[in-house]
This record gives sequence, structure tokens and C-alpha cells, in this order.
Amino acid sequence: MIGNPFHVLATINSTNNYAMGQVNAGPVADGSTWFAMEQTAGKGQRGKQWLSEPGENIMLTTVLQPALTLNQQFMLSVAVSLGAYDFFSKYAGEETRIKWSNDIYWRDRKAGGILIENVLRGNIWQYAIAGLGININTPKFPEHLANPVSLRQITGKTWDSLELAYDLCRCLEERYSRLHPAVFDTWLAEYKEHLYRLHEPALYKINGEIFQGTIHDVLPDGRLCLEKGKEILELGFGEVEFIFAT
Ligand SMILES: O=C(O)CCCC[C@@H]1SC[C@@H]2NC(=O)N[C@@H]21
Repeated sequence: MIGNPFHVLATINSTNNYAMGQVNAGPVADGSTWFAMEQTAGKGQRGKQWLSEPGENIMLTTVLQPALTLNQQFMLSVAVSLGAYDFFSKYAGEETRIKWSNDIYWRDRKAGGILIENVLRGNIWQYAIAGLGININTPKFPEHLANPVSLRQITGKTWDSLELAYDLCRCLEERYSRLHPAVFDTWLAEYKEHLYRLHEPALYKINGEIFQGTIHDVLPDGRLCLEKGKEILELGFGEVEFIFAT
């Protein structure tokens, strides 16, 4: 069950790295979760850093053992994204979105990110190490960061980030406990309903070329269908970069 057990760490390099150390040391129960008050080397997607002032925000990692095969891994990402969406939209309201493939957005600004790392034993998907960083109480972000937003900036009040982390675990569990091939179609449709910039033009970058494109669809394996002029490109994560809202 996600959040059971729930461990609080005062300072750690990265909760994902810590969880990875735990699974390498021996068996870890499905849903075991580590929450950090402070990360000294938080990791984001594409090798980026994940920065957060101590005690302000949610930084947690949950270790999952999904009953899926590795070629169904996008559906785990959808389940975690929907859980994070269910959580954030409850407090921030209907302008919450999921940005492909698994960021949490509010209007045109990033409120949270998800980093899922897989642990394989041979061809077997043994664990998914799912790390979530959600901006809760940051009053103001450094200028050089592109476009983040916190729940405090949205709602005008401060929150108990540990209490909210428990609630995030409940929302994730609500999805994860129902994750099964039978829900894939409905959940993918739900994911697309909440998708940031679906059918709306925006700027994208591929191999250094910046162009105006429009997200047309997301395929069951997670590839993004991006309209570029008369072409429809099917892109995997890492092949395309979203530039900024127009
Ligand atoms: O780049 C992203 O959008 C993903 C960010 C994921 C950040 C979280 S914070 C908790 C966990 N530990 C890490 O080092 N990263 C993830």
C-alpha cells in the first residue's frame, strides 16, 4: 500500500537514490515510501537537478511492484500522473493539468514533477522507484527557473507539507490499487482530458529546430503525436522539448 510504511528523512541526497539503495540491499514492500525534509542532490528528468528549499515542499519516493510487463510501463506513469493530478487539483482547482509525459501544471506553470526509475532483474520488472516533487509552500522561485508555481502562490495560504504528503499517498494508492490492463483505455482517455496543450498550438524543439506544433494524441505506449505542418510525428520521451507557452 502506498505510504505504508512511510519514513521521514531529515536530509538525504535524493529520496530516489535512497530508495534505490534500499531495494539493492534487500526486498522492499510494495508502496514503501520515503519523504525528505531536505534533498541535497534532488534529481529531475533528463539529468536535471530538482531544487527545493528545506521543509517547504513535498519530496517523496515510493517503491512500487506493478503487476505489469515492462512494455506496459507507460500505464504506470499514467496511474502516478493521475494520482498526482487528483491530489493537486483537489487543492488548486480545475486549472490543473498533466503535461506530457508526467508533469503537473497549473495554468502555464509547473507545479510538480515525477521521476520513475526502473529496477530490472534480467527481463523482469522488479521495482519502479517513483519520485514526486510537488511545490507546496515556496513563496517565490528564483528568477532563473523557467516557470514554476507553488500551491501557496495559487491559494495564498501555507500548507502542512507532511499532511499533504500523506494525502498524496492516498491519492496515488487510489489509482495504483486499481491499476490493471482493464482500466488502461479509460485512464488514457482521462489522462488526455487533463492534458496540457492538447489540440492547442505551442512551440516545440526537436534536434535544435524550434517550430509551432500541436499535440494531437498520446498513444497507449506513451508516444506523443505531434502535428508539425502536414506531418504527424510520433515521439518518445526525450525526443522533443516543449519550449514555452505561446
Ligand atoms: O524533472 C522532473 O520533473 C521530475 C522531478 C522529480 C523530483 C522528485 S523529488 C523526490 C524524488 N527524489 C529525487 O531526487 N527526485 C524526485
